[in-house]
Order: sequence, then C-alpha cells, then structure tokens
Amino acid sequence: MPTDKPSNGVSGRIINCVSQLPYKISRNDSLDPATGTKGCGWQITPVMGNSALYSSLYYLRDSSQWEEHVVGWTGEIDPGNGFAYVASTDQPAPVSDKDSKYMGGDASEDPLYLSKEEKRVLAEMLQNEEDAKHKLTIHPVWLLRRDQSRWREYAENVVWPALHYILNPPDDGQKENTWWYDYVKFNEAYAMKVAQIYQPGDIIWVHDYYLMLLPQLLRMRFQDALIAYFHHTPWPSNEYFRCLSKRKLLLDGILGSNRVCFQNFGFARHFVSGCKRLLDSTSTKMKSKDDGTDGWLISAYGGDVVVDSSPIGVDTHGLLTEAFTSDIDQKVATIKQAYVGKKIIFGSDRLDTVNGVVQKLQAFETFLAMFPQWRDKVVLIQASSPGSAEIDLRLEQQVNDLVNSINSQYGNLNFSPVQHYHMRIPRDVYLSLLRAADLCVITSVRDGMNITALEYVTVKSKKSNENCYANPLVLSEFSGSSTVLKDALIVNPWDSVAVAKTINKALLMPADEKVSLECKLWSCVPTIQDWNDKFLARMIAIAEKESQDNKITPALNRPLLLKNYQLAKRRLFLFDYDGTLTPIVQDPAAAIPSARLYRILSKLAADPKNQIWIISGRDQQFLSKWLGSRMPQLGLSAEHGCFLKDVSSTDWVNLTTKFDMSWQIKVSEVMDHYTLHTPGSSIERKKVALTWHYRRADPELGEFNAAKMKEKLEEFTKDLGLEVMEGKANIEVRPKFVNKGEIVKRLVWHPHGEKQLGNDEFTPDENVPKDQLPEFILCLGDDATDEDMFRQLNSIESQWQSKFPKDTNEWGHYGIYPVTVGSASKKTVAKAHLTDPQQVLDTLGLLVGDVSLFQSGGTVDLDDRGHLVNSESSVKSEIAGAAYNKRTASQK
Ligand SMILES: O=P(O)(O)OC[C@H]1O[C@H](O[C@H]2O[C@H](CO)[C@@H](O)[C@H](O)[C@H]2O)[C@H](O)[C@@H](O)[C@@H]1O
Ligand SMILES: [Mg+2]
Repeated sequence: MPTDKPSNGVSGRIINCVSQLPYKISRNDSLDPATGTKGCGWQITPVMGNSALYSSLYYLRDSSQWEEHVVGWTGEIDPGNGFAYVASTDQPAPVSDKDSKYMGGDASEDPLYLSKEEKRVLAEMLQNEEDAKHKLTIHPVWLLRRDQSRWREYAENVVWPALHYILNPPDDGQKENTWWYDYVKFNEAYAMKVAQIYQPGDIIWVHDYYLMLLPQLLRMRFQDALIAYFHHTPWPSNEYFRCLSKRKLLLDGILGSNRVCFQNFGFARHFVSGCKRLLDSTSTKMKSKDDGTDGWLISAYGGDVVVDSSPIGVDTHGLLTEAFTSDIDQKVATIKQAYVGKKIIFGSDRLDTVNGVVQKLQAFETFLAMFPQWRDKVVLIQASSPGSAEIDLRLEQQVNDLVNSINSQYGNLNFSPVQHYHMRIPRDVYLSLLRAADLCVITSVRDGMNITALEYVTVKSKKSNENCYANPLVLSEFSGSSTVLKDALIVNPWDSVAVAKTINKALLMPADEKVSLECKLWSCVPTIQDWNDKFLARMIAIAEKESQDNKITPALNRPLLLKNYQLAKRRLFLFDYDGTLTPIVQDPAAAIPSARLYRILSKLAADPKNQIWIISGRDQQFLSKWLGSRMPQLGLSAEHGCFLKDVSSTDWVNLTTKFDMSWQIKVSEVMDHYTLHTPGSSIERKKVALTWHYRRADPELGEFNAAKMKEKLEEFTKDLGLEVMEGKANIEVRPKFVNKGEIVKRLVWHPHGEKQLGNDEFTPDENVPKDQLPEFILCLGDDATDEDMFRQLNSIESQWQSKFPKDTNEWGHYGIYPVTVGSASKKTVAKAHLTDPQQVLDTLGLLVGDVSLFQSGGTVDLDDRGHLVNSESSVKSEIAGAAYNKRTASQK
C-alpha cells in the first residue's frame, strides 16, 4: 500500500485505460422457462485472462489511498436475439475474436442498437459488479458497430505481429488502411471518455498496444496532464518496428506520455533506439533515485519523457489463498493418483506462433528419444487455449501431428505420454495442475511477461501433502519472465536437444537443490502490490519534478484545426520551405516542390479567404523559379526576411537597402577558409545572406568545424548588427534586424487581403481593427530561425488577449497555430508539433479535402458506434438502430 499521501498536484485519482473491461455483456433474450415469456435482460459475466492487469485494477480498487476509474471498451457485445454471436466468454481480453460473427440477420438490421436508457442500465450493471465499498468507477467505452471485431484488427493484425518479430506478407495496404482508421477511432473514443472525467492532478495510466495513440490525444487536450503508458507485450528491435508504415505516428502517440514503461530493460532500450532513429530524439541515460532502476530521459518535442522498465507481478497472496483450499487439495490428490508412478510435466500456453507449444512438443519427443529410461514414467499435460482463428488451423494441425507422433511412438493402449487439451481450462483445474506438477516447461519464443511462470513459482513456494514443494521450472530465454526469474533452468526453445537435456536434469534434481533454486526464484517474483506502489510512487516523483520549462509540445490537433479552418473567414498561412514543405536532402538544389505540394498549395490558394506566404531562408531566385513563377498568388519572403514579394505580384522589395554589406567580404573569407579544410562543404552565396553547408562533409569534421567557424564569426560580427545562425547542417550570416519574426509581425498586423506597401519602411499598424485581422493563422517551420516566427505569434496572441479579450473563437483562443516540424528532441516555443514534411502535407491535405480526417487523430466527437457525431453515417446508423429496436420490441 502506498504509505505517503499523494501530494504535489497529484489528486489521488487514477484513470486506468485498458483495452477491454474485465466483463462480457450478453443480451439474454431467451425464453424464461418459469414464466414462458421472453426475457429482455442483459447478462454480465467476468472475462478470464489478462490476470496480471486485472489484478492490478483490483489492487488499486481495494487501496484506501487511491480513487480508481477504469475506462475500457465493452469488448464484443453478444447481441443475442437469434444473432448467434460466436464468442466465448473465457477468451483472454486481448485475444482476437476472429471467429466472432453474426450468423443470420439482415445486413440492414442492427442488433447492437442500444438506447440511452439501455446504456445507462448496462453501465449501472457493470458498476454493480463492483462492491459498493470499493472506490472504483467503471466508464464503458461504447463502440456498437455490427462488425465489432473491427476495433481489434489493426492492433492484432498489424501491431501485435511486429511486436513479436513477425513480418506480415506485403500487400496493397488497403485493408490495413481501413484498420488504421478504426484504430485511430478506437483511441479517439477513449480520449473522449477520459476527457469527460479528467480532473487536474489525476494520473492517467494507459495500458498496452491497442492504445498507443491515446497519450498524445490526451496531451492535445490536457497539456499539463500526468500520463503514463505501460507496454505489456515485448518491444522489438527497431529493425522490426520500423517495418510498420505508421511507425512514426505510433511512436509519436506514445510520446505524449510523461513516462513510458516496459516489462524489462531490453524492451525499453529497443524503444529508445526506435525514437532516436525514427524521430531523431535524443536520449540521456539515468538511474532512478527512487528505486535505482536504469532508464532514459528522451527529449520529445520540448519536454522530457522518462523511459524505464518495471516487470509486472502477480497477486501472490491472493494466488496462494486461492490455490491452497481443500477443494484444490482434493483435485491435486486425484491428479497424482491418476498418474501414480509418473512425473508430471505441465504446460499452459495460448496456441499461437509465439508461445512455443510446437517447440515444447518437439523437445519432449527428443527427450523421450534421448532418455528411454523415462518412457512410461513421465506425462506431459499441455493445456493450449485457443489463439486467433487463422493461425489456429495451421498450428493445430502441426500440434496434433506431433501429439499423435509422440503418443504412437512412446504410448500404449493404457497410456499416452502427451495429454493435450486444446481449450482454456477452468481456473481450479489450472491451479491444481500447477500444484501437482513435478516440472513446468515454458518454451515461449517471445512474450512480454509469462504469468504462468510467476504463478508456478509462487505456488511451489508453499509446502503441501503431495510432495510438490519447490519443483523446478524450465524457462525460455526469450520469455520476458526470464529477466526476472534468472535462476530458472533457462533454455533456448529452438534447441530441442538442450531442452530435452534440461528436462532430464530437472527431473533428476535432488530435493535440496530444488529448494535452494525455488528460494532464489520466489524472492524474485514481483508482486502486483509492489508493482503498483512503485509505479505510482515514480509517477508522483515525476509530477514533483515537472516544471514549466519541461512541457511536452503536443502533436497538432488536426481535427480541431480543420474545424477552426472551416469556420474562419480570414485565414493566413505562414510556411517555411526547407524541412517543412519539402524534406531535407543532400543537395540544396534538389529540394524542389513535389507535385503533391503544388496541388495542395493550389487548392489552398484557390480559396479567396486564404493568404499564403512562404517565408524562407532561400534566395529570391530559387523561390521565384519554383514557387512564384508557377503560383504568383503566393506571397514570398526570401533570405530569412530580407526580401518580400507580395501576393499576386512579381516585384520584390529589398528590406535591407540601407544596411552596409561590406561585412560579406570578411565573412566570405572565413567561410572560404573552412571550406578548404572541410572536404564536401560549400558556400551558398545569396544576395544578402551567406550560408556555409556541411551536409555532404564527414559529419564529425563538419560539426567540429561548424562550431569553430561559428565562434570565429560571432567574435567579429557582434558589433556589426549581424546574426550567425546554426541551421540544419549549415551556418548562415545575415543582418540581425531582419528575421522571419519581423515578417510575420508585418503580415499579421495588416488588413487581411490588402496589398503590402511596397517599401522597406513598413511599421506594423497595431490599430487594425480585429474584424480585419486574420481569424486563423497556421505557421509551420522546422528550424531555429522559425522560432522567431513562433515567438512573434505568441507575443501577438498575448497582445490580442489584452486588446481584444472578448473576440476569442468558440475554443477560447484566436486561431493562432505556431507549429514546429521535425525532430522530437527540439526545444521550441511552438504550441504544437508535426513529425515531418509528409505529415505537413497530410495536414494541409486535410484542410483542402484531400486526406481523411482519421489519417491521424485529434479532438473529434464520435457517437457510440464510432461515427463522427452528426455525420451522415451517424444519422443513418441511428435511424437503422431505432428501427431495429422498434421491430424487435413489437415481436416480443
Ligand atoms: O528557411 P528555409 O526555407 O527552411 O531554408 C533554410 C535553408 O535551407 C536550405 O538548406 C537546407 O536544406 C537543404 C535542402 O534540403 C539541405 O541540403 C541543407 O543541408 C539545409 O541546411 C538552403 O540551402 C538554405 O539557403 C536555407 O537558408
Ligand atoms: Mg526550414
């Protein structure tokens, strides 16, 4: 139990977001045999599986310290009523219900329509499953579309395989795209639910890979929220993770958290490496002061995210109470009697490609072949719970073949050495087998944390009658639990000879050695109590450390941006060019606009409400050639604000005419010197600014000489009114009095749509009435010089707050969006971020109708079926559902 009262801004409330509530809802419309009438009730049954996560929820529920709120999807609701919904209640929560489908029923009918009242009643029933004394409130996430398994598809068919080192075969990506939209919506539905209950100071705890986007969606809404993400499954090497087409969006989604935690150090290390490679994050290693564990601080869009590990545990006390009852004693005795004179090897796994059932059977076959003395003296009882439908068929066949082969070679009429149960065995049978086993063998080829391993060691820690105390465990080195249970008999499941030898060794192990091993293992089993307490203590410590200057810059809330855009009558776009509208490339001359960029800019520019400006470090020649000459309707500013070309004009204005340019000679000399000493570097000579590029030089030499050159240039330019800027693999020098911020000031403080004055004496007119100023400003930039624009916009926003306090929009602001593009590691004064130029184009594409709203997330209001509120599909689906309800009611 936590000892200290939560303090320092922590409210004492936890919002646990889980991919599925621990209950199954079924409509119970069967005939009531007592009355002969049709019932119209609902049935709620607990869901088995996911025992560690659910026991964590129950532990917090029982704690007097915390008030717990659980937000979770209802899972597939069994609609009853002749729509035989094939889904077993005993599936573990995260397993795909691939065989869940409706049989019968007209496609136009929607048996999942639930009226408001029905949802209220069901929510109440779910809540009633909780004892009144507990401080736990259940918040169901309703997603009532008829094809309910759609919400699992992306997580289970795309993310899960990659996390387990399985690459899907290539295809045209269409199915995956549809699944992705559902995945975004699934996460959106959670964000909406959390937003309804969130209070400042709450700890939001997001669990696992169904909800990778949720932290960022919440960060968009609540910048100060304390968010933790715990990843229950393995995290793969980046070589696998980077194969996902949405890799950046997924990482970016998780990085909305203050803390990202894994089952072990290795998984955390892979995650950090992914962030570094895919998002250009930087990381620093650290040791937690609280519990001495190793971890990292990774810089994510202006803030720091803690990445560490903490293996989940089991409720050891509860388990021992549950496993040592007189009923289970009896069952253990019955099992022992059934196999008298034989050693019992037990295994309990889900039947999928990663849990290693095939490897186990192969090793057992090898064992019987290598050690004939054990034939007839050992039985393998293997319980394999069903996995997902597609994989089952192939695996099932392979497993059946192996079982038959072993039993026919080494069995006889009275005895089969492998007893295989392809089913989820009841809890009491499972516990009896754990207790009765002389050995447990786990040959998983990939898992986050094998709970059976922890439960086996726990059960073996207690003495009982049947001589089962301290029996050993053979454990795969690829199981997450091997990092915790280091003293188990560790094996490589791919080496069946080694596994066979280890089984032999384990079965022959003397009693004192078994006891000594068990003592070591038992002392390492993490308890769920400890796991929760440590996890939350760490979150409190993080909350205490959070400071104003360590705010994570949220991802740009695109749906909100779209709404704001659609409602605004005067819109101003301020775009940087390199690294924002085009990706950074080796050769500056090759960074030309793509066809997609032209198309989107043309569409934007075609709307008379829009004024579009490109504010770049490029010179006039480049901007005119690639943008101005093709799209004169764009306003252009060259060389970081030195030159200006108005919207729909061809004339450039030089804003630096009065500035003495003799400095160029000396700067050029310095740059020449370093160019000579840095092979691959070059100088870009613009009209005013000079840029030294070292992208094509040896990176280390380039960086080293850039630093030296900068120092040198700063020395003699400080009194000349010049600025020496560090850009992306470049050093630039230009007059200080012009910068992109000054241009922004000039463009914003200007009657919208009116011509710019063609002179360099322009002073912004801060008396322009509000109804002539832009109502929507989107400013995008990737580099240090773009921070001047963001700073300027932030200052304009503050000015407007005091000047026009009543003129905010319906979201309480002025529609000003300073957005940084690119590396997660940057410190920025922007209010939001986008990861790369591709996301920039996706965002602009969204505004002009080229891109779907659900390509990436943000604040959207969904109805209880996952349709956009008030959209055509939402209205249609509501009508169909109500009609269905009316019809079935009249049949009753
Ligand atoms: O303000 P911007 O529009 O972003 O321009 C900044 C500088 O961009 C160019 O250099 C950078 O992009 C090149 C092409 O991707 C890349 O090769 C180089 O390493 C980058 O520094 C441009 O050449 C400069 O003149 C701009 O000032
Ligand atoms: Mg740029």
